[in-house]
Amino acid sequence: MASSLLTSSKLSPFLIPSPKSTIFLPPSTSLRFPPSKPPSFRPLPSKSLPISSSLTPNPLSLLLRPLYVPHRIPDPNYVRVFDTTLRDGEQSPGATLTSKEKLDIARQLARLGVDIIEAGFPAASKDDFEAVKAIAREVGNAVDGNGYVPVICGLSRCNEKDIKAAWDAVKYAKRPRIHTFIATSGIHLEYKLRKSKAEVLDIARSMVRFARSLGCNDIEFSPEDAGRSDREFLYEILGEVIKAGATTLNIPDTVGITMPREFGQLIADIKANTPGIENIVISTHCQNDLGLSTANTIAGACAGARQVEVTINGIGERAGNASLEERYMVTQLLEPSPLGRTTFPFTTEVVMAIKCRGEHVLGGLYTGINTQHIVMTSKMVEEYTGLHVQPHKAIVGANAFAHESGIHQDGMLKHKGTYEIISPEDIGLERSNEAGIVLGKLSGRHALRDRLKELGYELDDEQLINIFWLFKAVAEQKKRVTDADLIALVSDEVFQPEVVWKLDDLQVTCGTLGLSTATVQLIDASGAEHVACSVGTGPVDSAYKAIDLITKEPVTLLEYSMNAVTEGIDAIATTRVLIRAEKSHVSTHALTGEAVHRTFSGTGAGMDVVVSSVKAYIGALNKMLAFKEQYQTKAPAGKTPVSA
Ligand SMILES: CC(=O)SCCNC(=O)CCNC(=O)[C@H](O)C(C)(C)COP(=O)(O)OP(=O)(O)OC[C@H]1O[C@@H](n2cnc3c(N)ncnc32)[C@H](O)[C@@H]1OP(=O)(O)O
Ligand SMILES: CC(C)C(=O)C(=O)O
Ligand SMILES: [Mg+2]
Repeated sequence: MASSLLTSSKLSPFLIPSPKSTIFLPPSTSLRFPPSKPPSFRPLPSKSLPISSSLTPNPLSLLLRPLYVPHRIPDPNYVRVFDTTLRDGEQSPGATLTSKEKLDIARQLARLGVDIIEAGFPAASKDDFEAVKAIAREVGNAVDGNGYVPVICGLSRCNEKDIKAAWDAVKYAKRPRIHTFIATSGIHLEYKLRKSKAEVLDIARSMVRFARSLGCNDIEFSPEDAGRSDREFLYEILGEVIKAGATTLNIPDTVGITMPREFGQLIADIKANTPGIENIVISTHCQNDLGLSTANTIAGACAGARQVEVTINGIGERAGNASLEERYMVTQLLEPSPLGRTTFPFTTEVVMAIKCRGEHVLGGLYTGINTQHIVMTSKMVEEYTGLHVQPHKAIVGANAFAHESGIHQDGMLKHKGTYEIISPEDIGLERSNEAGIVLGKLSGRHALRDRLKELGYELDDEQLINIFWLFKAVAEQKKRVTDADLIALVSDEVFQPEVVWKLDDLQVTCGTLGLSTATVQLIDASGAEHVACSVGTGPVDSAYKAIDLITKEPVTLLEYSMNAVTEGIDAIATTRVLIRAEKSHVSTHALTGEAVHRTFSGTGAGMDVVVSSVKAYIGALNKMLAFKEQYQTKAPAGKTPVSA
């Protein structure tokens, strides 16, 4: 199906008619293919949506989403997104959420347009029961302008108490769902449940019936650890729960052990061998123990699953197995939180994979997610759980749309499709600069010129080359060169007066063991070298005194200030000095009659504070000397220019 604008008369009969005459058919991507297929951009909706009790109408919900019928999806290409951030996600060690936080996240998930929100495990605690109930009452009833409202789901073991609690919490929603599960693998039956297959089969069947008997017509059943379960037993138990009234069958790879092809085959086999399967929706639930959860989920969808269970930021059960411990610890050292590894498929990865490749390689699959809310949702979950997303994480990581090497930056400046397959606007990301360029030691001249232009500096080629090497020198010592760094470098290099004296070399010794001593070598306008040495009260004072010995221009230092323009140990320091010649040029103020002395300022920038200070001093001296020369050659006899 083409990603194009069609009139509503051409719509699939499964789609609810749009109030407007045009509609984006799925997938409405801003895919970046070569220029023959230019990216399409749509305006971003308003940013920073307030967290309020009323839901913002989701403009895409009506356009993309087929009518909700629990056991059947009218459009065979539509994939339901079941978000379990608030249930499996909350099982991440350390990710406990308060009821208010859960409610906030649920509201945001509704803005994102997920089809089902698994809000919690109501039997687990009174708090979780109340949180699920509150979500069901509010989010589960906030039907948006297009008729969209998420299904609110609660998880329960296969026992009456859990199922009753789940129902009592979710029943307030317009579309309530009970999700019940029981393990089916040999290892779980033998060691955990200590039950036979026949017993488990009987429990599953009777508990699904029980859930139906409560008045719930939307029942999801999961054979826990399906990835390691005996196939024949799976077909049998799934067939039985369908007969008992299950409307969605979720196939969990609970320990994340399957390979994508294997998981796809599992779904295909279930589809081919389970009696009555054509009357229900098949779902995937893939843990990430081998880092394959997203791949497995997509493989499952390709094999016929039409619901995908995912979480925001990939949070979920467990801390991982032994072989991953090492990586876990390293990540902990580098990052503020242990989410270096994810445990679940990222909602965003699965959704964006379907959005980007659904039409071309996934047989036309699409979802109803309004991807422009992705960034906001990710940030909210990060904030509330305290589990930080690693910078290099796909889609939502801080570096996902950043480009640091010169060749990439050059490509991005020429055409964004050269290095980006997704437009950041599509996920609601506003970049500080158009092409996502991060200046660093691998950047080239194109990127530097472009950034300087954005900052308002139009440099000629020679200036650019000078700045470029200075920039490289800074970048070699800093992780990132910021705008403030650049501005400091430009002012230092470009806005200097005509050079009379130039710093060639500087050596200082200072500390508590003796007097501060500086040796300075300056070059004069003719290129001759001059060296002097002096002691002083500190490294800057001794360097300034050494300079005075060379220039023989006695001055008074009126002001000296230093700022770290950027943060951290590798910050650039800018120094500003204000000097006055001892035999200063004086004039009389026209109004006050006071003597006005001409002063001269200079600035210097650099990561070495003494070098930065010396550059500032020499800059001020050069201004003073230039002024002196101008005055001596141009001032009419008997007149002194007014000082400033
Ligand atoms: C793969 C998953 O993500 S499964 C979901 C995991 N989520 C949770 O566990 C939610 C938080 N859990 C809890 O708060 C608690 O475990 C509770 C309240 C659910 C249960 O607490 P307790 O009653 O004290 O039981 P406990 O957790 O110690 O043990 C689990 C019991 O349930 C049984 N059980 C486990 N799964 C199931 C199931 N799907 N259906 C029925 N019984 C089950 C176990 O065999 C064990 O029974 P036993 O006491 O007869 O040996
Ligand atoms: C409860 C089930 C679906 C689960 O989370 C799992 O098996 O991983
Ligand atoms: Mg799970």
